[in-house]
Amino acid sequence: MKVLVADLFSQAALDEMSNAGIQVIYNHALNGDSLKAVLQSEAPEVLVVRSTKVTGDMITSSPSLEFIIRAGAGVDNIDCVAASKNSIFVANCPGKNSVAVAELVMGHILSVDRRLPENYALLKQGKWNKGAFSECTGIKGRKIGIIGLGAIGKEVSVRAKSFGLEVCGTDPFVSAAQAHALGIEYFNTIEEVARVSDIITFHVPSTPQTKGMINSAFLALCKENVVIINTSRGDLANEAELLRELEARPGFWYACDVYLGEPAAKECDFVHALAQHPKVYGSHHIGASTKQAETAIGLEALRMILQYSKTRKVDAGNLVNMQTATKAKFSVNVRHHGQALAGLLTSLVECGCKVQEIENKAFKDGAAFTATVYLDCDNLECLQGIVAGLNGKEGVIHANLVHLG
Ligand SMILES: O=C(O)C(=O)COP(=O)(O)O
Repeated sequence: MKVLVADLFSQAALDEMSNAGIQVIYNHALNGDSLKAVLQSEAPEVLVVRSTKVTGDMITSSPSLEFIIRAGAGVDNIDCVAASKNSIFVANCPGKNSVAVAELVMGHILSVDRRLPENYALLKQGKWNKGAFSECTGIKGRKIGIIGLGAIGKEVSVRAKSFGLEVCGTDPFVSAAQAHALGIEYFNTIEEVARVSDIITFHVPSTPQTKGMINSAFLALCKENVVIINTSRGDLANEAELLRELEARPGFWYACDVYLGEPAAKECDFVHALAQHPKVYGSHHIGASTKQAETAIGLEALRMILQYSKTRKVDAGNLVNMQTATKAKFSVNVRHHGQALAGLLTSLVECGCKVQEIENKAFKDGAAFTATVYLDCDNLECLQGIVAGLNGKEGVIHANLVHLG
C-alpha cells in the first residue's frame, strides 16, 4: 500500500510505516497544484494531511485514493462531500492534540492578563517600566466560559481550574449532567455564557452553525473587559465586527491562533488587520505544534493506516464521512467499567440503526469490560453523536466507531 504524507509528521510514525512494508512518500512542501500532481503521479491509496487543503478537484482527479487522514482535529480543509461521493473515507485524530491546544490557551490567558508581549518588547528595547504593568488583574477567582466541551474544551477546564478560575460552558452534544460531573457550570446557550464570563474560549469546529459566531451581537452581551480566545478556526470570528469592537471598547482584548485567510504553513507573508492590531495577541496556528501532540497524532494515524492496510476497513476514533450510496455496516466498540448497555442500544435504535449482534467480553485487562455492537446505519452523523456522547459518559473508558464495509 502507498501512503502520501503531505504535511509535517512524526518521523517515528513514518519509520514504523516503512518497517511494516508500506510505501511512504513524505513531502511536507506539497500544496495546491503540486499536491494534485503528486496524487496523480504517485497514485497513493492513503493521503495524510494536517491543514493543507484537499479540494474536490484533487479528489476527483485522484482515482487511486481510498482514505484521507486528517492528522489533527478540524476537517474543514478537506472536501468531505467530494470524498464521500468518490467513496473515499475521511477520518481525523480526535483528542490527540487537545492537551497542546489547552496549554496554548493558558499561555494566551496569562499573556493577556500580564501583558507579556509588551513586557518582552520593552525589555528588548532596553527599557525598564515596571509601573506600566501594575494594573494587571490576575485570573484567580474569575470566570472562564468554554464554548465547546469536547476533548479540547475539557482539557482547558482542567487547566483553568488549577489556576483557580471558575469554569462554565456550553455544548449541544454534552449534557448538563456530564458537564457538572466535570465540575463545569452548564448553560444551554452561548449567550448565557457570554453574560457571565470574564474570559471566553472557543473550542468548536468550523461549521455553518459556528461561522461568524464571534460577532457584534455576541460581544454586546459580553462583559466590558472580556477577553476572547480563539484557537479553533479563523472563520468563527466576524473579523470586521471584531475590529470595530476592539476600537470601541478599551477593556476588550482578543487572543487567537487562527485567522480568516490564514496562509498555508509553507508561506510566510501575513499582513492582516486583526493579527497586527495592538489589542490582539496572536500566534501562528501553533495549537497542535508540540512534539508531544505530533507523536500522539502520528501514532493514531499509524494505527489507522496499519489497520487499513491489513483489512481495508477504517477503524477510526472519528470516521468523518461515509459512502453515500448504500447503508453502511459499523461496529461501536466500548470499553467500560461494567455498566449496562441499555442506554446505548436505545440511542442506536432511536437514530435508525439496525443492531445485528452484540458481543460482550468481560474483564479485559482485569478491570474493564468491552462490548462490540454490530449494526447497519445510514445516519452517520447521528451515530457519531452517540459515540461522542459515550466518550463523555462516566464509567466509559473509550468508545469508537469502526466502518465495516
Ligand atoms: O488539528 C487541528 O484542527 C488544527 O487546527 C491543527 O492544525 P495543524 O495540524 O497544526 O495544521
